[in-house]
Amino acid sequence: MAGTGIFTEILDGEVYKFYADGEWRTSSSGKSVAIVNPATRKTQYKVQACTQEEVNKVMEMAKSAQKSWAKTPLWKRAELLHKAAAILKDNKAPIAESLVKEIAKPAKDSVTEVVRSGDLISYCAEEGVRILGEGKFLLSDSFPGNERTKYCLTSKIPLGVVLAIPPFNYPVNLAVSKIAPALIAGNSLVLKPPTQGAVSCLHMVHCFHLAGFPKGLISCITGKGSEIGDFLTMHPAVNCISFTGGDTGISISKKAGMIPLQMELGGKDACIVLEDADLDLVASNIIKGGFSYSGQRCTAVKVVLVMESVADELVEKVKAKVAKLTVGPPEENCDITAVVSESSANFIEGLVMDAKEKGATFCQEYKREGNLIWPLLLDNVRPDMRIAWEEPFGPVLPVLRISSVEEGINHCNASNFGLQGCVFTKDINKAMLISDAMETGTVQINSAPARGPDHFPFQGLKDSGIGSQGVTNSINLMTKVKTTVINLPTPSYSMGDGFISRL
Ligand SMILES: NC(=O)c1ccc[n+]([C@@H]2O[C@H](COP(=O)([O-])OP(=O)(O)OC[C@H]3O[C@@H](n4cnc5c(N)ncnc54)[C@H](O)[C@@H]3O)[C@@H](O)[C@H]2O)c1
Repeated sequence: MAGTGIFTEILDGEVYKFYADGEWRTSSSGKSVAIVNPATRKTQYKVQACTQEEVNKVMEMAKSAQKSWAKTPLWKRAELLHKAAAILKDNKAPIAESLVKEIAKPAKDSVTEVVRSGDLISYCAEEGVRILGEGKFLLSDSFPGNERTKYCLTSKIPLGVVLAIPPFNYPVNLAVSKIAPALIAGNSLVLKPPTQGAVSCLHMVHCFHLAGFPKGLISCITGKGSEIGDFLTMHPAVNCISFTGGDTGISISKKAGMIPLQMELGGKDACIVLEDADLDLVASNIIKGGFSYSGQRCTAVKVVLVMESVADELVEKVKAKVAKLTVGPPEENCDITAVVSESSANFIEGLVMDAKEKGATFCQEYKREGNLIWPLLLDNVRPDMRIAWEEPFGPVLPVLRISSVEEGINHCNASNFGLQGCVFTKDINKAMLISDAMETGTVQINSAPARGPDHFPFQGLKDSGIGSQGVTNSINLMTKVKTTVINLPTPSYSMGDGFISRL
């Protein structure tokens, strides 16, 4: 049960505490933020509404803890991360339970998220000891005009304080994908969890606490993004921001100072289907890609661009599979569960109604109860409909029929997003050319878009992001290169003759 057993100390009455200076604390604001269960629409949990003063203190502690952490041997940092990963996995049940209650993620997927997060932490620890344990050695005589009089040694040093802001849809996984690389690289970490997902994050942070990380190295500040968000992201103590979410990331990047930014933002992932595609494979990938976690995934298939000649057959196959999706409570592992909030459900409904007015074909009847929206496939969607371009973040999927591959690529490239895309064809040569032509960070051939496995590079072009994620890329992004140059009085060529006479 959330907030019980080893997690008792993170709860103060009915309000979860925030984490600072190695302790669980109650905010001096005396205020809390309610977390509404998307399925019941009732308050499920409460978290502290931290103040700007508390943010200042956390930043001070993070700065000073980082100094000694950077001097902690790499293998010890890795050891602590492995420990945290093990504690997290051992306690997957209460953490998964909070995911179910806070973000209505189906129970089995919630467990998967926690286990995957533990694996990510361990992988990061292993990768970190390797890539941070080696540097470069450069010789000056490879550049024209130079003798071999300079030896350049490069290594990677931490940035300082990393601010991590994950979104609601994978609050644990997308928090540890920032925390683990930051820590292994010798940084300290301040986490600002999303409101929906905050309690899951607090449980996860407690696993790091129990692993024995030094005081002040990790903090978790809760509160309204709109109240402490700007204060955090513009804080002078922050040396790097790793953010995953929607358009908020664009405004953060405009306000943040001269610091490295890792921004993983929205997407409108296109699924281009050619005439020769295996339509059964496409249909099952459209279901998995478009409707898993009710479409609330950055890499969900968000528009299908299918060649007219195979469109009828594909739509029929997808319709048959949509009919089999179960709809209901996350506790019962239903495929389709309530979307995260009422405003999100209203937004989705707005896109659906716009498509209806403009003549899209509804493959199912549109149905909504509270935040629960039944899965909906919209055929014959045209470019003048909002849903052709906007990210619904819900279980509704538009199908645009195309008469040429170029039309599909043009639609994909006209989007302001460029996260992922996918192409289905048996012709690998065509697939490669289409992949090259698509302006997205990743193209999947014959499979739905996906973020994992977590060590693969993951990045968005255009409004979908800055920088690249994935274990190795995140570690590198959270470090700086430092060089030391040894200057020799005379050129030194190894294995050269007469070195004694040059001494
Ligand atoms: N590209 C990716 O890797 C990826 C992965 C998952 C989700 N997403 C995107 O995330 C979006 C859905 O998530 P969301 O609704 O949680 O996004 P969001 O942008 O509303 O919120 C993201 C985070 O920002 C915080 N926040 C809000 N205002 C802030 C401010 N002024 N300053 C600092 N932080 C602030 C929120 O509390 C939350 O923690 C979708 O657009 C989805 O595509 C992208």
